[in-house]
Amino acid sequence: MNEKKLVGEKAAEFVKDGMIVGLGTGSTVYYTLEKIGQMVKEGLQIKGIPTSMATEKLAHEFGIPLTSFKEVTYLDVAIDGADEVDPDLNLIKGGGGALLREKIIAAAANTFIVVADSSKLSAKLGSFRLPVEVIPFGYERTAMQISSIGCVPEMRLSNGNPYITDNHNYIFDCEIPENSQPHKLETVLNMIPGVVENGLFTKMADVIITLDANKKTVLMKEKNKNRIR
Ligand SMILES: O=C[C@H](O)[C@H](O)[C@H](O)COP(=O)(O)O
Repeated sequence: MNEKKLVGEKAAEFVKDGMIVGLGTGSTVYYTLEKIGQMVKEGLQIKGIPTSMATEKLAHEFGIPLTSFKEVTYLDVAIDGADEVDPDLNLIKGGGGALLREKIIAAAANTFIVVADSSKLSAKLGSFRLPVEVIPFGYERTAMQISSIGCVPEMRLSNGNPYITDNHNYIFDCEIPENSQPHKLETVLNMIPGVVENGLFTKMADVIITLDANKKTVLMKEKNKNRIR
């Protein structure tokens, strides 16, 4: 059974006529995009804003019409994947390098839906190294400052060279301290000069679509109503 396909396709049920939809990035939301593409072919009228150049390309392939922040100021719903999800619906994202545009789009969405197969669920965030996007200028010093708050950064590489994001930045994959408080760490990292954004998405997700022990899709919902937009 393909867990990613099950949760990915389930998310498409949240997409209704007339909506502006944030289109996430990755191998799970791929199935959401494919399904939305089918729905568009059957007459669904929506417009999407992609979270990465890879997703923009897929949207074209699947026939999903696109718009941009030049034309709209908010989205009805954003659907995206995650690398790790904790019981409070905090996330680590950015394994695919798309975290910056993903966070801008999630923050602009009235409802933020996350698709995560059961391997992504974790009692505590930190098994997946936290991606932190930094500008190339002064990255050596930015890395020192990231280390000074207890994280262990490693430059992400692609074919032996620094990996370059869609925004022409670098990424450090960081081990985070064991006792980290996700929201505090998210905020403190973003105060370091040179850090553009980090992959902690705390107080943002409204719904996680995942699978129960019987491999049936289930929704984990936000309890605290204290999300940050
Ligand atoms: O930058 C990539 C995104 O944050 C993805 O949503 C995340 O890495 C999960 O991707 P996948 O569904 O391929 O595991």
